[in-house]
Amino acid sequence: MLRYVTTNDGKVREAEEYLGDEVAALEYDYPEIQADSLERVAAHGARDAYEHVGEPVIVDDAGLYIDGFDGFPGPYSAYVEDTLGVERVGDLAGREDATRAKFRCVIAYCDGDPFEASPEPIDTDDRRGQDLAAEDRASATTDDTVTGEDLPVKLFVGAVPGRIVEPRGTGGFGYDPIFEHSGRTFAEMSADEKNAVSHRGRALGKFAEWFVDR
Ligand SMILES: O=c1[nH]c(=O)c2ncn([C@@H]3O[C@H](COP(=O)(O)OP(=O)(O)OP(=O)(O)O)[C@@H](O)[C@H]3O)c2[nH]1
Repeated sequence: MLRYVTTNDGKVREAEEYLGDEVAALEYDYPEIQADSLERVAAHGARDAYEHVGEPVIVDDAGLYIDGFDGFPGPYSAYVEDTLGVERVGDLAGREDATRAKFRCVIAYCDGDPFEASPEPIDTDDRRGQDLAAEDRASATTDDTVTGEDLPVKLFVGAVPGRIVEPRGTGGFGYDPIFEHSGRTFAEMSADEKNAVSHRGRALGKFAEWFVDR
């Protein structure tokens, strides 16, 4: 059984809408390394989770990138949500007229088996199932190697552009009330509607396509 490893119920609801019975949520708080890319955090988490669970896993690392703040909070989105809070991030962005933003999501899959190397070029905004092992090894720090750099990980990236607005809506989670896409905030959308356009929906879509064909 494929395990979606997370401590975030909001992510689980969206993944269940998308993947249905293919996946079972597993609450395990894998160690999140301090890194400036979601790819590195997700890959490290997937390796650790696979070693912990012993079954194929996906982990999902996501973040909000505000263009006018050079991508802040990015990989630190959860920390900033817990410290500053979503409304203050929204206030800051509004006050400084830094409202253009995007969400990014990286799904990392690990089942302990090696993958065929992908012939597709790496595009940092839209990597499709790249085998991270070589790249990761090249830039590995000591911390990156703790859970075994040899376990290959596949990455699936999704991104969605939007605008930071005053909070609206009660659905979703995290920054959803302040993230507007096509006239509605993510918190004003159902899980289905959000999945159809969201960073997570796009990443899950790429993963699902690869997973059924592999
Ligand atoms: O409004 C949002 N809509 C989204 O679709 C979304 N996806 C992620 N986030 C936020 O970005 C951080 C992720 O942190 P994150 O990937 O480390 O996850 P997490 O710590 O919540 O759970 P886990 O999966 O690591 O256990 C957290 O602040 C989330 O609230 C979102 N906010």
